[in-house]
Amino acid sequence: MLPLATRAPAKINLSLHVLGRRADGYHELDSLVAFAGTGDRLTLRPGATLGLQTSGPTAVSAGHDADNLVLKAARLLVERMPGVKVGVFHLVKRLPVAAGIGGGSSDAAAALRLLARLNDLPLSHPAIVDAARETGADVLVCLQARARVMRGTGEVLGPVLRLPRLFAVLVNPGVPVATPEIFRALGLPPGEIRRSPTASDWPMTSAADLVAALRDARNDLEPAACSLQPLVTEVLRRLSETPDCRLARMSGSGATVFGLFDDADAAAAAARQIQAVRPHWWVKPTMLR
Ligand SMILES: C[C@@](CO)(OP(=O)(O)O)[C@H](O)COP(=O)(O)OP(=O)(O)OC[C@H]1O[C@@H](n2ccc(N)nc2=O)[C@H](O)[C@@H]1O
Ligand SMILES: Nc1ncnc2c1ncn2[C@@H]1O[C@H](COP(=O)(O)OP(=O)(O)O)[C@@H](O)[C@H]1O
Repeated sequence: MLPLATRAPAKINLSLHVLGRRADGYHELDSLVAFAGTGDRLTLRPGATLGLQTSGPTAVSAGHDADNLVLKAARLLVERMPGVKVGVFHLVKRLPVAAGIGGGSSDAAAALRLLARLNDLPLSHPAIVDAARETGADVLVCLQARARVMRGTGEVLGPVLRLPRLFAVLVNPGVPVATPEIFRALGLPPGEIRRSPTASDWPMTSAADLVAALRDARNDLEPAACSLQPLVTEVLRRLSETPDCRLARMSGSGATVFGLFDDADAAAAAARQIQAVRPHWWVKPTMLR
């Protein structure tokens, strides 16, 4: 049987508002999430046992295969559905790791998509949804990998949104950022929700309208990331100084920053400009959807 294949796109938090901290210590979020044209690739060769092989430029930074989120998600599904058909996954890892673009979450979601396909299960099947939730906060939104508003700690998803075409450049300076440290640095007391959710009617009429609305939004994790990892400040500055950059903002808990541009040429030129001065950074012109 031929292997099944899917892409695991980078997740981008176009906005990320922290509303407060729940009594269990987790932070309550309100985020407009989109997905990039760039990402990892996952295949599944059906077989009697569950396994994983990895390759690609960032496979080693992702850690031991046994701890990979692909296997964690698959095992959580098998626990819920003991007879489920499995096989050996092959992950081609290209996205930077611990980078605020949910690479591991997207890989885990991709694994669940392939297992759902192999077993003729809808993505809305309770066992798939539960396995996604338990694997990590961002896995549920990565299951369909379509733009939407995400709330709570990722368990509340708005309807799929049709984004206008957004031309972006993603830049990661090659330093991992630990998500728990960034949340801790906010210093919010548990059990206190201070802000209300943002209106969920983002303008989707044109890229210009959406970018204008995004400029009034924030990533509340950006100041903490900039002080813990000063390279984030440099990436934000370098991107915002490129010609025609309409918005530069960090994604997730960092350190990846995205820049938004009017067209593919402006994005490609900005990417070339940054790569020329910082050849070791990960710089990707891409589309968001
Ligand atoms: C911040 C976001 C925004 O999309 O993206 P990334 O930076 O990871 O890409 C996510 O909410 C991250 O989700 P994910 O990376 O799955 O987080 P998890 O592994 O579940 O959580 C790691 C740790 O971060 C803290 N955490 C995470 C999410 C949240 N809403 N509040 C938290 O306080 C907790 O200390 C938790 O133990
Ligand atoms: N498939 C995977 N890809 C990336 N990281 C993984 C994967 N599986 C497990 N991990 C672990 O998950 C952690 C978070 O990685 P990642 O999803 O890349 O972070 P972020 O959401 O900040 O981009 C890393 O410390 C890494 O060791």
